[in-house]
Amino acid sequence: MKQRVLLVGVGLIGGSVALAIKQEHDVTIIGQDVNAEHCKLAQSLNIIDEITDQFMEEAERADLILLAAPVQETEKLLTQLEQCSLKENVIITDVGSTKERIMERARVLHEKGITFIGGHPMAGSHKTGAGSAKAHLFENAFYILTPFADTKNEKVEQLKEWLKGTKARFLTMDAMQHDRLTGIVSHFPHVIAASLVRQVKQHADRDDLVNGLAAGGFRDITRIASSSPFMWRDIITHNKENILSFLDEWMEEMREVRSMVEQGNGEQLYDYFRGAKQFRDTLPIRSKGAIPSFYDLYVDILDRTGVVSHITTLLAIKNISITNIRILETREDVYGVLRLSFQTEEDRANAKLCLEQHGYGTYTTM
Ligand SMILES: NC(=O)C1=CN([C@@H]2O[C@H](COP(=O)(O)OP(=O)(O)OC[C@H]3O[C@@H](n4cnc5c(N)ncnc54)[C@H](O)[C@@H]3O)[C@@H](O)[C@H]2O)C=CC1
Ligand SMILES: O=C(O)C(=O)Cc1ccc(O)cc1
Repeated sequence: MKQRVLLVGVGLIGGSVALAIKQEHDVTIIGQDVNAEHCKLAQSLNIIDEITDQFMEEAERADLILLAAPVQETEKLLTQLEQCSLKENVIITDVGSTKERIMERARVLHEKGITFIGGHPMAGSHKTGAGSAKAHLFENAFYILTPFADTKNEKVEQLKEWLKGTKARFLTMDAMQHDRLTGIVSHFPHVIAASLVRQVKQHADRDDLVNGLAAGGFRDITRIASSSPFMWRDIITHNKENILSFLDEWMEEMREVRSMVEQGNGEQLYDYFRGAKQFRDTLPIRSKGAIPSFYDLYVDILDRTGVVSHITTLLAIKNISITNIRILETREDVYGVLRLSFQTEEDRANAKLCLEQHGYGTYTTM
């Protein structure tokens, strides 16, 4: 019998993950949504195979439960799941943009021995609905997983196997780090984008020319203000403490800018823009996600023949998975530098220890 995947919240992200799952697994996907029309559309697009309005009943038959509603709804769904007699080996995951509140709510299930692993594919768009879903939406994007500290690695690997068709780059971290990082690079910019648009609107109300002139750069930096207000209300509510702290930092920064402008200090203004440009120009271009790089470890290799396989074998024995491996540099053709990339800081630390115990020289920056 085919495995059953219950998708709750049949929208842009849920639909895209469902399509990616279908690419790699022969499964039955059952969709459930507060809006029945969303399920009908998704079924007509072959994103889901069946529709249900019996969330709890279907949850009890599911092998994988994917919660893809706005984050405050996801909390309610987790509470409902506490009442279900779920399959022993079911994996529950979500796609929500915040993780701390969701992991707190999922703790009851975790303590009952049910596997819940938080998930956040770090790509998307300002569009909503399954009509815009794409199997390749997350290709090469970061996909953050937030297991509980004592969740078995085997379960995390099972979830990655389910999600393999996303072709995303998985990163594991705890919920607190997740909310801080995504808060600064993704959530807070939405507040700023919305505020810029609202400020321009006030001017547009007074002068008809504003609308026509607000093109180009203004549209670029405010694209994300066209995202779903339901979704962003929930995200900002969940990530309240981080957002408050970023707002304080921002207001302080604006006070400094105000003073530079007031004083007409050209040199300071130049430095301000130059500093921003310098950092922005270093940001990765092709990566879809907002989180920087993997955890890299550099290893001196004395003799390339056989040494790479020796290193990978040592790490495989210790169950440390390498995300990427590359010989960066050969020095006088005698020794070189191998760059190993890991998905977590813990993997990098374990790899460093293991390789140093076997006599390799390692360092974390080049
Ligand atoms: N839009 C984006 O770019 C990204 C969004 N996310 C997260 O993905 C989740 C879904 O967002 P989207 O797919 O963009 O939104 P969407 O609006 O396209 O889809 C959400 C769906 O959930 C349904 N829904 C709402 N409450 C529900 C409930 N209680 N039970 C069942 N269905 C319910 C809605 O009717 C809708 O069909 C959110 O938690 C968001 O934070 C994550 C990464 C990127
Ligand atoms: O379209 C954009 O630039 C986004 O900001 C998409 C996005 C929205 C929410 C997330 O949690 C992750 C990515």
